[in-house]
Amino acid sequence: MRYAHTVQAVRDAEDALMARLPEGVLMQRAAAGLAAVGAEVLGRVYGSRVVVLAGSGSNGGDALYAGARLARRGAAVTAVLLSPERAHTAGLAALRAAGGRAVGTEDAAAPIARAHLVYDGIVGIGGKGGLRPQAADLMRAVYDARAAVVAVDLPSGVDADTGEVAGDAVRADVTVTFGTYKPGLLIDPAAGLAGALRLIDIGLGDDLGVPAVEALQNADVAAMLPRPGGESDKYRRGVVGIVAGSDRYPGAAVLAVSGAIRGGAGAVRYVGGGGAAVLARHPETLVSTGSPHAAGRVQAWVVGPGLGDSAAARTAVEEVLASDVPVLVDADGLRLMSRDAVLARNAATVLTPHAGEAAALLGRPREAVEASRLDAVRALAGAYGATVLLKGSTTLVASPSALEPVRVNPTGTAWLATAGSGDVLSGLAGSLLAAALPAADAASAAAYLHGLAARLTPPPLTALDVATTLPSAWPL
Ligand SMILES: NC(=O)C1=CN([C@@H]2O[C@H](COP(=O)(O)OP(=O)(O)OC[C@H]3O[C@@H](n4cnc5c(N)ncnc54)[C@H](OP(=O)(O)O)[C@@H]3O)[C@@H](O)[C@H]2O)[C@@H](O)CC1
Ligand SMILES: [K+]
Repeated sequence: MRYAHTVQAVRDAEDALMARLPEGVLMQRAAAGLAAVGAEVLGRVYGSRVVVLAGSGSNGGDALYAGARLARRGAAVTAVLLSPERAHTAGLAALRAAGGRAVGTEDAAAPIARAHLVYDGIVGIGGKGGLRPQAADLMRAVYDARAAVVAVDLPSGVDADTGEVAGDAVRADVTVTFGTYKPGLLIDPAAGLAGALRLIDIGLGDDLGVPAVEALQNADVAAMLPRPGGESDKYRRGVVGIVAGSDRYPGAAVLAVSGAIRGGAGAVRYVGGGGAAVLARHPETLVSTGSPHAAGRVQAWVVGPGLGDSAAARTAVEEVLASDVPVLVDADGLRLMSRDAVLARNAATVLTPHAGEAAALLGRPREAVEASRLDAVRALAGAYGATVLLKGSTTLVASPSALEPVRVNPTGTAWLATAGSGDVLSGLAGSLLAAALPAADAASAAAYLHGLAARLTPPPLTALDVATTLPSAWPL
């Protein structure tokens, strides 16, 4: 698992650790990591030209010390001080002692134009709001110069705790972050500005509390997924029921079933008007029409993709929500469900909106959801007492309890923004629910496998390609 902690958690851990260590040790650990990554990006340090953009806080201090380390190895290092009278005194002295020089912003154009590498040490976890105009101007000059940008701890101007970006922010090629990831490095829009992430261990480990955000890695997913044993039969492996598609949208039925069949459940029941299309593609499906209740035993339901908004569709959503097994509600189901029905449930509920659907449920504009994804997913999970998977550029999964870390999916790809891919995801997640995974595990493992399958599929991909590739994404 990769963990991200809030600024407050980092500050608390730092205080606890600093009380046990001599002054300046943490900053030297940070600077050493920063210099090592800078050297890697440069390839050859000796003879290279490096610019350090240094704000007045410790973020600038880290960058100045890293610049000093590269200057000692033969780089020509120029620090651009955003507030010369408030620059980090010891860092600046170290840079000068190593042969580097410092200028004010009025003299920044020439060194920036010739730089191979620029450290963004403008602001780190102490930042508020977007870049100030002076810093934003400097960054425009950096992009024109095409130097590689290494952000110190965070791309300056992004919100460390939320991933929100209010105004201008640095666009980095690499971000070197210290002690732990910050939520903003993993969640869009900020994550999209961070480039490649490098975590430098500065020893905060044991002092960091519960993470705010976490991202599954391959071994986590492998440990969660169901594996049939000698005693398995289809009911022990889990039967998932899919209420999706209609005479008008049989494709959604096929896609949801395709995802479900590759999710490890022992069997898939399909209920609805798309049965003929489903059987043509997946003859192993148990197909029926009429009431979900009459379809036979299931261990989890998926309801909603391509359901339309007929009275029968509404009744089907109500029936499924009234059941005592886990239920995943997607697409049309999200419009047809009542909040009270979700709140009244005893078994787990998983809602899988994209930003537009989340916006409708929350009564916010879509852009507000996209700009504040972490807040939106937490608010929905709280309001519905449900596990919520918010799809998008960084898919998030929040549990109903605000104490649980929000999971961010690391495997997404923009190619997944294609018709029907959400139907495959719902089927897959439903299948994992039927196999008795806890709701947050089912949702986040499904997002992980779905994203990985999309990455393994040659583009341009279709939703059905993703379903077909799922077995290759399944960890061994
Ligand atoms: N925690 C740890 O374990 C360790 C932390 N370490 C490092 O310390 C960093 C935190 O340092 P920090 O607390 O000094 O704050 P920091 O990010 O430099 O910002 C404060 C300055 O920014 C300014 N400023 C604010 N907003 C701005 C904006 N929008 N645009 C422009 N400027 C803005 C603000 O100016 P003011 O408002 O005062 O005018 C103030 O001067 C952390 O990210 C990491 O790099 C490492 O050394 C290793 C151990
Ligand atoms: K920074």
